[in-house]
Amino acid sequence: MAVPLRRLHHVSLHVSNGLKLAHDLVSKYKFDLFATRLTDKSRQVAFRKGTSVFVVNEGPNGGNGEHPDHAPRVHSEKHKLSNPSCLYDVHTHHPVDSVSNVCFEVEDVERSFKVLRQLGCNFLVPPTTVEDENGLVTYSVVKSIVGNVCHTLVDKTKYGGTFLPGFTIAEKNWSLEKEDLSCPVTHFDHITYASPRKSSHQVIGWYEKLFGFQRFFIDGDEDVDEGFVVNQEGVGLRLTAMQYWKCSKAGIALPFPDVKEPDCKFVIAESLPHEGRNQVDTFLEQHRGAGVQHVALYTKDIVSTAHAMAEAGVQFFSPPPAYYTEVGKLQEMEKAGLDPQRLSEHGILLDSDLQEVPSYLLQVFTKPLFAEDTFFLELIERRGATGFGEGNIRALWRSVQAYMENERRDSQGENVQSAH
Ligand SMILES: O=C(O)C(=O)Cc1ccc(O)cc1
Ligand SMILES: [Fe+2]
Repeated sequence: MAVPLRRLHHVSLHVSNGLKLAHDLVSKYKFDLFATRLTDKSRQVAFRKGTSVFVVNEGPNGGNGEHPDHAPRVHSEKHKLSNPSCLYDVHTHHPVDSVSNVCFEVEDVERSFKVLRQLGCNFLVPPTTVEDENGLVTYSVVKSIVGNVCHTLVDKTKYGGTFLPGFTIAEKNWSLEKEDLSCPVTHFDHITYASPRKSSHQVIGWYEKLFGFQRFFIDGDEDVDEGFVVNQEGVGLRLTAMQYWKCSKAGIALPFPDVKEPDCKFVIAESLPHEGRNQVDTFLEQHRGAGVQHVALYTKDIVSTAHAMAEAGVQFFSPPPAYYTEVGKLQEMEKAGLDPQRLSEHGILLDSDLQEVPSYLLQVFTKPLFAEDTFFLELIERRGATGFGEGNIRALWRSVQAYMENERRDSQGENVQSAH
């Protein structure tokens, strides 16, 4: 039996310059800094927007900070020594900035540990209990089969605090906080892994076996073995997707036992053998291996969110301007009640499924957040659409190819403007 996940708790990043990322998350991406854990040698800072939470861990080696006196009590039953410099996580000593941990809430960490170990799972931290005045949590950390990705499993059922023991909550009355209407991001919609060729089945198998994920088809015509293949017009991409359902008690889904609510979806992206560079191969090269390529933030209003973020300095990928004037596209936009001008301003892509009840998928992708061409964010608004849009994927891929080609020309002095 697999271990059921209650829900996604947070996503953590390990970066060498935490201040820069903190600044960007707050001022550009409109996240709120709400909890911090500072020791003399390490810094862990949590940011949130709706229910989506990022934890930024700073330091190339994460620091090996001594445990200061005011720190929470950490007990590990299996190992006397714990590593409090990076609580609820591990340092994988990855050579570049990376999104390396997707933390899930589970019902019972001890039991999960036993089950997962029997299934052959590799644990980096055994069940460990941390407590403060608001109660206790137990967590452990498993190594995923994907690159440097780890999963912290945390049981918060005996904890009444705002985040996690050891973190200090920022002084702000959160209950009085008004919803930011210009940027209504509510949750993580999906997480996309960049993975080497022919690895997707193994990845899906691993998540099915250990956590009860289920494959779902991105497209009606998708082949079980091949996945969803986009292989035309210079695009060479293979996608497979999987999901799990939010659970309350072990195995029982919320809000009613017979109504399952899927949580954050996972997409695995492979490149197809193809001439020239592409987004997935570039990621694998610059990230030095597989990992989290992007995280999609669900928004109730993508136009307004992209606008607010762009005003604050976020750069988005834009498809070629012709995308917005193609006859079919224009009609689609009008049918959906969208203003092509507003969409084109920020490079927002639209995919429509014009069934009896039409559904629409709107997406836009940011430029990479770190120094390398690796991790980026996506904004996604779903109007009835549950999957991913082939048209959007093609348009995105082409705009990224154009960007990479332009960067290459810049670096080689081939662009006219860079000759001066
Ligand atoms: O469409 C989406 O949001 C995806 O997540 C699919 C995807 C995956 C990898 C890419 O490089 C581009 C698109
Ligand atoms: Fe995506």
